[in-house]
Amino acid sequence: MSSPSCSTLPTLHWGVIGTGLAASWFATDLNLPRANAQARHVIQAIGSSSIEKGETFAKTHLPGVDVTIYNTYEQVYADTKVDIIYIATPATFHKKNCLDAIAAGKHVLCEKPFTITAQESRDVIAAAKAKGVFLMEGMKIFEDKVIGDVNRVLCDLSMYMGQLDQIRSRTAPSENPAIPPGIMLEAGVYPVTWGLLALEKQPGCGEERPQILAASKLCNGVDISTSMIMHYPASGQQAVLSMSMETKLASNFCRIEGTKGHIDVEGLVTSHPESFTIFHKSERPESGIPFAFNKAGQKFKFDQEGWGFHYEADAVALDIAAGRQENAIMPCSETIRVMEIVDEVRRQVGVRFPQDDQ
Ligand SMILES: NC(=O)C1=CN([C@@H]2O[C@H](COP(=O)(O)OP(=O)(O)OC[C@H]3O[C@@H](n4cnc5c(N)ncnc54)[C@H](OP(=O)(O)O)[C@@H]3O)[C@@H](O)[C@H]2O)C=CC1
Ligand SMILES: O=C1OC[C@@H](O)[C@H](O)[C@H]1O
Repeated sequence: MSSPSCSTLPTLHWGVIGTGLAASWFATDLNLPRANAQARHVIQAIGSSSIEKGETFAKTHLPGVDVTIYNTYEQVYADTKVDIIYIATPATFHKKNCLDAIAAGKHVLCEKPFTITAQESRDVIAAAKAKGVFLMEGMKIFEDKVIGDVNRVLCDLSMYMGQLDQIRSRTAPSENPAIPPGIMLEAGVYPVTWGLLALEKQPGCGEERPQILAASKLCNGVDISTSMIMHYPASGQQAVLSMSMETKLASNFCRIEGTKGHIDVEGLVTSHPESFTIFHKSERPESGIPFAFNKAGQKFKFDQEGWGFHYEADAVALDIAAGRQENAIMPCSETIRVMEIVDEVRRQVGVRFPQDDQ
């Protein structure tokens, strides 16, 4: 199928809020020349804490692009040329940023973790519904099932996080709300999503809710290392998930095990799978050995450019062009379901935030 010509593609004008790491990857990806783009993306405006920071961001990540720089986020929400806001601020601010953008009538794509609690997510989703705008959590991921019935998933997202020293030295989360509110929120949403995608036939569609078992290493009120199990009592399926700020994930960060073999998923981080290797179980045990080995694995590489934000942005553009308020693959109900699991893990390990009392 030939790709649609540029003039027939839906066009979205983006306002980007925050100029950190996620925003830099997003801007770079949306500016990539792509033969198979499904939409045209214009980064119309950048909202930053200072004009100088915004200009440096634009010069570095959007060279040659004519973009308006504002030194308040409110001016981006008020810009009539902007259709949609991409929120790339620390998670503590997502609820306010989303509500402000929605109140201004803008569509919203908000980075993971969507908010701090499931209740905050519900509040934001209700506001978007009432206003009639599109809303989606930025969650880039993939899935594949060619190994029979999936019965177990192992997934880790561990990163040496620069903020660990700040967490160690602060006395309360309110002291610096921009520091990630624990590894479960900052990273855990990915392993949880991998577990749900791999174990459930159609994630979130009336299937059994998994039991959650979790334990964490805490530091000054937040979890810096968390291990958890999502267990489905009826089928016995399990996701064994881990995340830590004190080590780095292995390159094969996810293993999906089925009745006929397993899949290793490899990549730099859980949000950026680069390849997967399928291992099929041998038909019969090796002679003299009472258990079966796997046959040699077959590796498949993803033919992808950039960080993958452009695929996410294309999906948003197609939804908005079709008049939809949600995305079918990453619906708001899935955001709430994952946030409820995160809430439950935090409850079990004893991490509480002021947002839990609001
Ligand atoms: N999908 C993905 O692959 C990734 C997602 N993320 C997610 O994106 C979000 C942002 O993370 P990341 O880009 O790493 O964060 P950074 O710290 O690199 O950047 C956050 C930006 O938010 C703005 N900001 C607003 N208020 C504050 C504040 N009080 N303190 C500090 N910065 C503030 C700043 O921009 P300014 O001063 O210009 O306003 C800052 O540059 C998080 O939710 C994170 O989980 C992060 C990395 C990758
Ligand atoms: O979302 C994420 O994925 C990639 C990581 O490098 C990043 O810090 C994390 O927040």
